[in-house]
Amino acid sequence: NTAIPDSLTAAAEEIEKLKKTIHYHSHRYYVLDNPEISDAEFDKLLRQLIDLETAYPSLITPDSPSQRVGGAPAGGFARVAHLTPMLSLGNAFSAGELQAFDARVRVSLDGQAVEYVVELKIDGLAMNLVYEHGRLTRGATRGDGVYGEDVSTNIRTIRSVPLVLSETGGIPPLLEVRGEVYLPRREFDRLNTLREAAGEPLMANPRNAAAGSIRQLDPRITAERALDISMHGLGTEEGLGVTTHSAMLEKLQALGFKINPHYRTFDNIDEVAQYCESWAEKRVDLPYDIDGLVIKVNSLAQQRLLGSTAKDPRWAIAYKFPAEQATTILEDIFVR
Ligand SMILES: NC(=O)c1cnc(OC2CCCC2)nc1N
Repeated sequence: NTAIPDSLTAAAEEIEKLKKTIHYHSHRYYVLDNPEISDAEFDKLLRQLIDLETAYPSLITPDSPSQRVGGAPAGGFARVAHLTPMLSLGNAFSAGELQAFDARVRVSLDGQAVEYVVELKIDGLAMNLVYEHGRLTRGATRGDGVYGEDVSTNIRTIRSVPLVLSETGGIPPLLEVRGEVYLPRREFDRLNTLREAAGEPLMANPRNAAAGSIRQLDPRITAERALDISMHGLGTEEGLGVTTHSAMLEKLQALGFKINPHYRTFDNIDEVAQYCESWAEKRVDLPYDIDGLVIKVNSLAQQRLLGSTAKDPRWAIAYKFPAEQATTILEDIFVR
């Protein structure tokens, strides 16, 4: 029973205030995992917003929190060109291969000092988001790296995707930013339990489940899946003003994005290798799957100097854990 103002301007004011408040609390809950208000209070705010927008539909905007729950099913996904193509990653399977990567980097940089940033390699699907003047205007899958599928309506249902960037970050006019969409394992198990009860085929693994959820034509189905996202890279940007990858992660966090907290910087490859190895066992305690770690030259200037081959950057490499081959194959056979 929301009080509906009788003038459009009064309603617009109310709606703007509610949107700002709801974006703030949504960020606290889904990105910082540190809510200030109860779920009931949050739902009440969202209900008020939806009541006002229902009374004044002309005031509904794509970045309204009410758009999180997904609209009518899409007919298909448009093909879109990424502003900057998305690269893939070469792999290293041992400390020795990391040393070889390090040697190549240092030769190409003529012996300059090099710092690496190491991130967990979340096992999900790559996603490309575009923000114009701080508003989310597009979400696209990686596709072939040059063209992807426009899955914007589904992306808006992911609560940890900010629809509007926060002022504290100093908003760049244009920001293309990449991350990994993933399904936390507890949610994956919950969904498979429901499927089992309904006699439907089970999903093979969280990565496939995340990809399937993002490619749903009906965003209301995507909205029912507790997908999450963690940001890890840049495409085209104007005015972000950072010179290292680690500073970029901090800036994205200030803008309201979710960043995986387990990234570290090292100035030598031996400590990088130790850190990677330490996660081979530790990863079982994570609430999501990782299939390795990603090592990146921290300096953006050095990244530019090193450049890329046709598809892989020379400034980054994935350190992959040996796949649990047996279980992976058996798991696929049994759940197919
Ligand atoms: N799955 C991940 O968590 C992840 C994937 N990729 C990258 O960076 C690549 C992207 C293109 C060059 C470096 N970082 C990550 N954290």
